[in-house]
Amino acid sequence: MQIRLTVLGPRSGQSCDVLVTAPTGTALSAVAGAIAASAGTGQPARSGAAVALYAGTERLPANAVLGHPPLVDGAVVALQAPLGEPATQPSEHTPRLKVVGGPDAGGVHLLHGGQARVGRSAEADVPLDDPDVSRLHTVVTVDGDRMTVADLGSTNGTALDGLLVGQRPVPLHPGELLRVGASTLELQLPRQVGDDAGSPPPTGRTAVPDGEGHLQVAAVATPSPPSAEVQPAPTPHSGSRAMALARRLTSGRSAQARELQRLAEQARALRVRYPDPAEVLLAALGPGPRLWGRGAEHPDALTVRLGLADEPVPAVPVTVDLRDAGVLGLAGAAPQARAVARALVAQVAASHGPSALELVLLTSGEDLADEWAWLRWLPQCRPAQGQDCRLLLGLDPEQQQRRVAELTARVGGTAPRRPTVVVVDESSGRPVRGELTRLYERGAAAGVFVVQVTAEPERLSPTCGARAVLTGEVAAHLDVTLPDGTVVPEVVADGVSTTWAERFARALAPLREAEGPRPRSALPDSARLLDALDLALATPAKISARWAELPTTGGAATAVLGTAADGRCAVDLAQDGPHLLVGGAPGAGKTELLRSVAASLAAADRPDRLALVLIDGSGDGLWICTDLPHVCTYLGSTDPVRMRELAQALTAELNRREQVLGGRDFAAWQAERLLARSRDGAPAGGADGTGGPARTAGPRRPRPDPAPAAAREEPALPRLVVVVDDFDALVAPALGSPGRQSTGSVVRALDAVARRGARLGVHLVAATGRPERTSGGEVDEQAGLRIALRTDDPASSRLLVHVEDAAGVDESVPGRGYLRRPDGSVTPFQTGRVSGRIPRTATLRPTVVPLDWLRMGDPPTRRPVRELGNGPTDLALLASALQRAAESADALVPSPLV
Ligand SMILES: Nc1ncnc2c1ncn2[C@@H]1O[C@H](COP(=O)(O)OP(=O)(O)OP(=O)(O)O)[C@@H](O)[C@H]1O
Repeated sequence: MQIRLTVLGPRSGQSCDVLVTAPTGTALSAVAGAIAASAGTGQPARSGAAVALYAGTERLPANAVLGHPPLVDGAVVALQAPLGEPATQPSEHTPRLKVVGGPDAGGVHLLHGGQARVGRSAEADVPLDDPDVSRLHTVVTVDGDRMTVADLGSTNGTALDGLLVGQRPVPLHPGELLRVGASTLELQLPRQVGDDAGSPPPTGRTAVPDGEGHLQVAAVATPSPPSAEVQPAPTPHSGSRAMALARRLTSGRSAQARELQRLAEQARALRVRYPDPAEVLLAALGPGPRLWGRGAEHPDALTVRLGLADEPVPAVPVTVDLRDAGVLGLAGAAPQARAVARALVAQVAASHGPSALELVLLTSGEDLADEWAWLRWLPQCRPAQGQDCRLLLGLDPEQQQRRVAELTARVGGTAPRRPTVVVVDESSGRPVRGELTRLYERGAAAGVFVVQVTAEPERLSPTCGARAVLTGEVAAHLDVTLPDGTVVPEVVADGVSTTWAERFARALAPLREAEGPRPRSALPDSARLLDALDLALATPAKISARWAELPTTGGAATAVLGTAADGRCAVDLAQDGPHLLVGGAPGAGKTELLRSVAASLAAADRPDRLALVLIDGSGDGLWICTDLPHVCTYLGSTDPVRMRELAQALTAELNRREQVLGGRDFAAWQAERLLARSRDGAPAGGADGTGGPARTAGPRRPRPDPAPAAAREEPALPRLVVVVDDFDALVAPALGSPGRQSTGSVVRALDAVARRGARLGVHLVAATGRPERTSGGEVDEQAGLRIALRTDDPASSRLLVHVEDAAGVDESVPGRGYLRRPDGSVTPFQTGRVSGRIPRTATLRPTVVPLDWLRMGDPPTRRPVRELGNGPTDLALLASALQRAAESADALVPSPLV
């Protein structure tokens, strides 16, 4: 389990982000010391006892469980002192004042009774960073059920639904719009949230903790627009059309008033349909019914609201559909332009879940990076398509080039991908590196939409399908050019502060879309092979008893891979294979899976009935399996002479088997041999008639074959499994690799095994790190069983298992994979680990690592998983028990091929 926390040091202003990795169910006390040390307290990481940690104003108990609320992804913990003052709990009747438009929009202020002063001053109860607002501008008074508003002698005045308000209080009703400076406020009673326009009741959505640091949010049913949306309405971006309509009203004052009334109603419905920043925040905090409600099919997918226009009636939302625009250009002085860009990004992140949207940020300069740092909490910024980074960020030239290359690779591709919104912020004047023109010109066709932010309108790309240019002395208004060429002037822009954005994004950080009937969380993040084999106590007696129960026809070659959602995940090479191909990115867990396959095959049958040949195409990852008594031959990739010898020996073994079997199938031959032996009166415990009850283990040595004459004359013919790691390094050897000259002969021998092995009782289990290089070869073609562990891209996953899911596997879960069987079924599973030193009751040691947001766009460094203790590995324990079981069963160790 991994969660990201922000730790606030005891001195205010000092904070850092940390990544906490711990086994599920770990108590806070296990990492409290390390958390304190990471915040620079000078405290040694191990002394966790005296550390007081707070979530808000609540002190966290030492036994608080990591991964459960409040300790979920994105949480803030304060060291030694509570964070803020205890808040007065809102009752269900507490009204709230929302800032629904303007340069500092998005605020939601609870009105507990008495006076709430609105103004630019820090003393104001509702502070607004709006230059057109006076220090103390307006006062809203709550007296029981009665609410009033009065101007406080402001410079620019206060208006309520278009009518000026003086210093004498006037009644304020829910839904009325209060204009102060460039800001618009609205009073809301709790029961009203979502009431309008038939949207779901304000019950919020269930967010179920998964104990892994996340809250699962159930999917929204069908993306039907609220009923008000289907009325014929002035589209919000048709401000000028609506103006013309109003001008055409000639039939007297009452008709004109009625028409204006109708337009005002429609504007109100549109404000519900395209929510203001305050509603966006409430959707995230709830989580509310509108969160992640727009999928690809939704009529308003990727439609963003830029602000409010006052023609022909006040407060008509002006929106742009990014699918029409392709590139939306936003130009104007910082920080206003960035405040508007933040509001746009927050809207799409609130309305589209991570399965429907990917967000990428490209910008330069640390100041800008700080302004966008809130993005690090958004689930939509996490790479889910195999991108080589922890977050989809391009904050320096190298990261930018990587991100742009990943995005342009999609242009012209056919793979269906979730839509992507790319923010290119060049408002500091520093250009973003990479081939952006291609993206601007052709990105939309591949589902990549861009929001370009610049300081000057001239710097906007000519490909912008829509433009919004900040105007006016304090840059609070936008001149908007829509994709159809319509110009809407004087739009009061929606802007949000970085503080607002941080709060919004942290609320989203732990949320995940609950999956359907096959929840991914049903799979553990790690599994132990010995548990899956039911050999947690791997004693020789237990193994001997297991072997003694086997049928003696040389039948199964069962390899337990690990754990699937419904229990053990296993394959039978004899029935489902004959061969197994494993693929995955570096570090995905291929070598470990091959070790587990070798170990579980060995546990499944006696060494005289099942032999293993191990080949490392590069490195020596399989060497540690040579303690298994079933291993007759090991080959590394550095000795060209031995490689050629083994290639010849493998082919010779195939030929020998052809001869011995005399045209019969391996299983049929074994059955006949057994029959012959039982006619001779030999016991039926083992393939050579040497089975029977387990005896006390003796030294590991070949025993004289006591089989009767008929069987003794037959040559030994165990099932043979050839396990090959880094097969791609044999197919396409690196320049200068020592065994390069002999790899061709080994590959040809393996091809022969792939082609001829099925009938001869010879199987191949091969791992490839580059499926594109090995695809189409004999080994690939003949592999009926196929596994994709985490892949770098969807195409590799498709090559391996015909689905793209393996590209979405999180890097933090090595060994997670998808198994495809010959019948086309695909099963997710977690590889059972066998080379770990993981005692039955213990797991991985919890760690706390500082996170640097500027480096999250870099390729991640791969750290080996730390293990507990330095005792023997599970593999060593199993191998020793197998050796003793083989000796006590008098099972002959197979002879080496070379
Ligand atoms: N099933 C697993 N459970 C837990 N940890 C695992 C598992 N498989 C692999 N790992 C961890 O991931 C690391 C990488 O695994 P492994 O070497 O098997 O990957 P690989 O795909 O063979 O990588 P490469 O192609 O770079 O050799 C290992 O050091 C191990 O710590």
